[in-house]
Amino acid sequence: MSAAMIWVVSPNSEVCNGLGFLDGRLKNVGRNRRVVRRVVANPSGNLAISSEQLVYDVVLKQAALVKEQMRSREDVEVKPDVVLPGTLGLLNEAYDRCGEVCAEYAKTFYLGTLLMTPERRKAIWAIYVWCRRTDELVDGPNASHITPKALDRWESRLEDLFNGRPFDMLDGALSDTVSKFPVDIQPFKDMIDGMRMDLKKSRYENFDELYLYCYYVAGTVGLMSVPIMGIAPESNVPTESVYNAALALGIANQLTNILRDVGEDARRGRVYLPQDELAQAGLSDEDIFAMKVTDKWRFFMKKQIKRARTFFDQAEEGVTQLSSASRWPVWASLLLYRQILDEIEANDYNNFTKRAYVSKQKKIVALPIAYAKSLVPPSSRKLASN
Ligand SMILES: CC(C)=CCC/C(C)=C/CC/C(C)=C/CC/C(C)=C/[C@@H]1[C@@H](COP(=O)(O)OP(=O)(O)O)[C@]1(C)CC/C=C(\C)CC/C=C(\C)CCC=C(C)C
Ligand SMILES: [Mn+2]
Repeated sequence: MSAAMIWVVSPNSEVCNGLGFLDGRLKNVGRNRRVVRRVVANPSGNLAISSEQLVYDVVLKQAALVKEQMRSREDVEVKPDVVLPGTLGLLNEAYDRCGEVCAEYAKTFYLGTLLMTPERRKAIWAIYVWCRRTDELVDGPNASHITPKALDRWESRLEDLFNGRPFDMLDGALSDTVSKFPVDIQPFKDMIDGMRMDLKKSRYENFDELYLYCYYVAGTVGLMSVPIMGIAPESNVPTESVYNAALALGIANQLTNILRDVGEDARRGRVYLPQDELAQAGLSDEDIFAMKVTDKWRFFMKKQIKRARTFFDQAEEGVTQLSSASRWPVWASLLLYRQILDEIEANDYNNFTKRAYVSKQKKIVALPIAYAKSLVPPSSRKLASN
C-alpha cells in the first residue's frame, strides 16, 4: 500500500512546499508556532494524521506532564529513599547489575553514563536495561517463541513496576527510578508497541511508516531520558521543544542503526528502508539481498545519511538546554553515534558486509570536544518544534 502525503493547513499556518526529502524535520517555533497538521491519504481515500503529527502529540503531553517539576530548579527533584530494612543492599546490587549490563552491551552509552551524576547514572542504567530486555524479546535468542501475548505480559509487568510491584531485581531498579524521577509510563508502553510492530512487519512502505517505528523503538528513549537529565533552570525555550530535540536524537540514532545494519538485517529477511524511496532510486529488495555496492546504492545511501544528519542537527539545538551536568554525556553520545554515518561513507557505502564502527581513538578525541560543547549555556534562541 503506497501512501501519498498531503498537507492540511490550519487557517494561521504556513504552507510548506510539498513533502521534499526532509519531510521528517519538525518545523517552526515556540509561542508563535503555526500549526501544520500533516495527513496521510491511503489509496482507498481515507485520511489519517501523519506519524510525525501523532508523535508530536505525545511530545506535547510528556512536556506538559513534567513542566512544573523540571522548571523549578536545575537538579530534578530526587525523592529521598524510602527503604525497608535489608532492601537497600539489594537495590544497590540491582543498580550495579544494570550498570554491568549497560557496559557489556553498549560501550558508547556506558561511557556517556560515566560522565553523569551518580543518581542520574543509576537511573539511566535502569532504563537502559529495561529497553534492552524489551528489545531482546523480539531480537534475542528466544525471539522465535515470542508471541503478542508475551508482549502483553511484559506490559503488565511494566504497569506493576510503575505501581511499586517489581517482578524481579532489574525491574526493582527501574521501579525505584520511576519513584524518584518524574518519568511517565507512556514512552515505555510505546516501545512495547514498537516491538509488536517488529513482530508483524518486515517492510516499511514509506518514511512515514518508518518514522513511527523509529519513534516507538528509539524516540521513546529520548522522552524517557529528559526527566532524568533535567532541563537547565536558565533555559527559557518551551519544554516541548526540548522533548522534541530528545525525540530527534532517538530518531537519528535509530536511522543510523538501520543504515549501519542493512546487511545484517537483510540476512534476517528484514529491510528497514522506505520501499518507495528504494523504488525511486531504481532499487528493490533483490538489490539489497544481492549485497552489491553500486552507484545507485551510493546515491540512495547519500540521501538516507543526509536525512539522519538532519535529525542529529535538530537534536543538537536541544542538548544545550539540558541541565549543565547532563550536557557532556549527551553531547558525547550524539557525537559518537553521528560518527557512524561518517564511517559508512568511509567504507564507500558498503554497509552490506562491512560494519561501520568508531575506533577507540576517535571516541577518545570526541570526549573533550563534547566537554567543550557542554560548557555552552542555554541561549534564548527558540528551538524547532512541530
Ligand atoms: C534534549 C536532548 C537531545 C536530550 C537527550 C535525550 C537522550 C538521552 C536521548 C537518547 C536517545 C537514544 C540513546 C536512543 C537509543 C536508540 C537505539 C539505539 C534504539 C535501539 C533499538 C532497536 O534497534 P535494533 O534492534 O535495530 O538495534 P540492535 O541491533 O538491537 O542494537 C534499541 C535497541 C531499543 C532499545 C534502546 C536501548 C537499549 C538504548 C537505551 C539507551 C539509554 C537509556 C541510554 C541513553 C543515555 C545516553 C547517555 C545517551
Ligand atoms: Mn535489537
